[in-house]
Amino acid sequence: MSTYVILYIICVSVTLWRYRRLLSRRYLPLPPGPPADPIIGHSAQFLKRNKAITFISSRMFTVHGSRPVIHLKVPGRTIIILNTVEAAINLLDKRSANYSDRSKLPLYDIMGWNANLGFLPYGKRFQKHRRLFQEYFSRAKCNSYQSVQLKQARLLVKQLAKNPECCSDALQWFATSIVMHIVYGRDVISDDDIFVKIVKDAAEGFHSCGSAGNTTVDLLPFLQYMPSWFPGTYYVKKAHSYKAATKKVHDLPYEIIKSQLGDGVASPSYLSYHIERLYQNDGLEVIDDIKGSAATIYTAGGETTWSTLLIFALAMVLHPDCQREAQEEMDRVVGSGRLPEFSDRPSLPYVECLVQEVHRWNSSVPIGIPHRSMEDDTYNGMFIPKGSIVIANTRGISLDESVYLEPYQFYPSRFLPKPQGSGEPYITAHFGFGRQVCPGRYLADDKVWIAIASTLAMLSISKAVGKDGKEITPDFKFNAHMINASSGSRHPSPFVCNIKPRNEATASTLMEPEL
Ligand code: HEM
Repeated sequence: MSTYVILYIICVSVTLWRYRRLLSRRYLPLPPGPPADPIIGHSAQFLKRNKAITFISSRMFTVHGSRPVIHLKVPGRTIIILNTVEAAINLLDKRSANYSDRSKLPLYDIMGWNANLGFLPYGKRFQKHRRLFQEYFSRAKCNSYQSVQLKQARLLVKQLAKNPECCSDALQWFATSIVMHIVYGRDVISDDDIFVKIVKDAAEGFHSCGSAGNTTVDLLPFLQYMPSWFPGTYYVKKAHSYKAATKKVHDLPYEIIKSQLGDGVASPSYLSYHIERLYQNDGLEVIDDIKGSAATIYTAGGETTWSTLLIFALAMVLHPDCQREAQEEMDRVVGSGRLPEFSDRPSLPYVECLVQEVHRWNSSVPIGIPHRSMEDDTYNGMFIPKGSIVIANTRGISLDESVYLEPYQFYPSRFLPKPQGSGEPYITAHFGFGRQVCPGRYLADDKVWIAIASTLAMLSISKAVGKDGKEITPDFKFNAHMINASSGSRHPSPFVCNIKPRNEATASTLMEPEL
């Protein structure tokens, strides 16, 4: 054999040896998936907001319920859906180094949301934003925000009692007022407050620029550079129209609070805390990052809290027996002379189960925010290509029949230890996974708990009665708002109910001015 042939064989062998892992990966199959159109894949399901969420969260789970991991195709991308908590933990938590990226969203960049943590690709800037959040929303720090939440929860029950048929506005007000206080140090008394107005105007862009991650511009990014008459540029134009509102929500609060700090009159807040550190550390943090992360909090934390509380109200209308049981516990533990405090929480196990069941029964963020894989990977003999969109199917996970008996039922006792309950585990997926787990989860957990506990203590929520004298059972429908590629928060469609003080004692407590 000539030397050339020997050299040739050595080179080929070395190359094959070096690429053996890659080759073997590439020959592994993708996770299974439902039948797809040969050209557009599953795109039809993704172009409409509600459709995408329903498709992924429920239909996909029941059709492929026995499959922990499945895949969907839309042109140019692979979508991996994780249907069990085990698969989500194994990939998003344990291999977080590979699954902590996000997809690029050109429309959000155009609007000016490029310093929003929820949309940041993995890297130094992402880590910096995580630090900004973690410093201010650690478990220990969140304890110091409990007094304002307690105060707002007491105002909430008063507001709910004043609007016996519709709880939505009062719940939204509760969620917004806490964000305003914590982020901007502002005690807002009406929707006319300039800060409330600018955050709402900017957040409107999230709901008006199509199904994020799945518009024509996401599929064909060059469209963002085309003139407005060019076909397929509708959402580009829309996104441009929100630029001014987004800029305002970044700049105005920063300028106002910076000047208040200068005058020595700023209240403690997320923004003032980070602006002060900026001076102390001689510009260590970049101003745009501070502005961006503060602006993110309303969009990430306001609507999710409001939706969760609306889901609670709907559950109470539909399940008076659970409401009664929680109220009996409340009366036993807290009594009738006062409202619940955070320190009562460990002594109220059924109320805790009810709160956890609200998250499990209908999560307000049913498919989380999609992650993105940074390298090719394999899992249980399946291939997950680099650049896949990876979705933890929170709703699917919460309906997993191998974990939750009769998962569609609202049944708080499922979490109680046997024999009172079924000893099922709390859901944890509703706050996401890995390095992108919700950084506001301790705050969210506190405010949802205190709002629910205070409402249960003071009020009863039941079906409204129509003009014909018959009870009105709310439709079980949900509306969705997209947050990020195929993901979003959702909330029950408007429904009427009947809210009233539980008894004479609570009615007179509600009249007390210092409540
Ligand atoms: C009931 C209320 C809430 C729910 C159900 C919720 C749920 C979630 C979920 C599922 C994610 C995606 C996690 C992942 O990608 O794996 C997320 C991300 C996020 N949440 Fe929350 N959240 C809530 C409240 C809040 C609050 C109050 C704040 C602000 C203080 C907040 C700030 C954020 C931010 C900034 C992100 C993006 C994190 C990142 O990409 O690294 N959330 N949330």
